[in-house]
Amino acid sequence: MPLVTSKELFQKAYEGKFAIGAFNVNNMEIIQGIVDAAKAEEAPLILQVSAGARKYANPTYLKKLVEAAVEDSGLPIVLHLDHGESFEICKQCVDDGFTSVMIDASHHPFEENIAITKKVVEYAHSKGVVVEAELGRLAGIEDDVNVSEKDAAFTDPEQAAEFVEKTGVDSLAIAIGTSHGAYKFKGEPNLDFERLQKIAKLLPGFPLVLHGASTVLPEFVELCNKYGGDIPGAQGVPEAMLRKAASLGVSKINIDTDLRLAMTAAIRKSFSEVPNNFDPRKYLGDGRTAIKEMVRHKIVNVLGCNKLL
Ligand SMILES: O=C(CO)COP(=O)(O)O
Ligand SMILES: O=C[C@H](O)COP(=O)(O)O
Ligand SMILES: [Zn+2]
Ligand SMILES: [Zn+2]
Repeated sequence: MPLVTSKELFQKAYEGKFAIGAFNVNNMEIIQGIVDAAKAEEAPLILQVSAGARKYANPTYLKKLVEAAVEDSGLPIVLHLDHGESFEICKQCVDDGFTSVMIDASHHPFEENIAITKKVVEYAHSKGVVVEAELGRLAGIEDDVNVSEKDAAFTDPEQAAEFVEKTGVDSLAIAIGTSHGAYKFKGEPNLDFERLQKIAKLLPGFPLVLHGASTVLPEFVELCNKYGGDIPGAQGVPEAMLRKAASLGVSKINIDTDLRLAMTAAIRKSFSEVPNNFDPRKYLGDGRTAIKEMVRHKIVNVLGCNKLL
């Protein structure tokens, strides 16, 4: 099966009140771990590539690795550009065979975000590629943030509806309190579900996207720290909140940090337990297995997109 777009996957996810996992990929072991998990759980996949990943691995290598995953696994896989920051990088990826691109012009004023997104949508759609955009600011939100600051940063529901109508975009990343990385909340985790419900009500049937959706599972932070790491006070989005978001119209859930933590914990453990090993296949293999187990866990217990094939 060739690469697919997310159109039908999102429709199924929306109707079934579950979400499709979008996992960030940077090298062969990460791709293999994710794909092995999806195969075991019969789940469709979104493999997403950031600008940083393209810089690290080289765009050609990453593309070929994903092609190998598609050929070897036979799974429906979407190849998605994560946080494309300009029309040019989105165009490059469309021309390069990606089936989905994200234009993240959320740091521009509203009207400019609309204009840039619309330009990407027109080009991508003419080539059969779908587009995700972003509205609102995802930066870490402190607990003591006041209401007007929160209103300025979080996605405005009316604007979201206007944005989708004016751009023709296929999915929209919203800001409701999540943020990237391992330090998402200072105190109790808290997402603005009321806002999510308002957005979903104004955009019935339309797939929303949650970035910064890693849970930062304490056992993996503890494992990292036990084997020489130093990651104090890390905290993510509780799994119950992610399931709730999926039931309210979030059809794509982005996960990177949890993969990083799982792989790092496994490699640290391997170094510590087998100090005389210097064969990278041993510790990278352990890292790959850890990614596989993490993704299986996400698919079955958080996303609910297993047994779909
Ligand atoms: O949103 C993400 C990638 O776009 C990843 O979020 P996390 O840092 O929570 O894994
Ligand atoms: O959105 C952020 C993703 O986790 C990708 O991170 P990166 O830019 O370090 O590759
Ligand atoms: Zn953004
Ligand atoms: Zn993101």
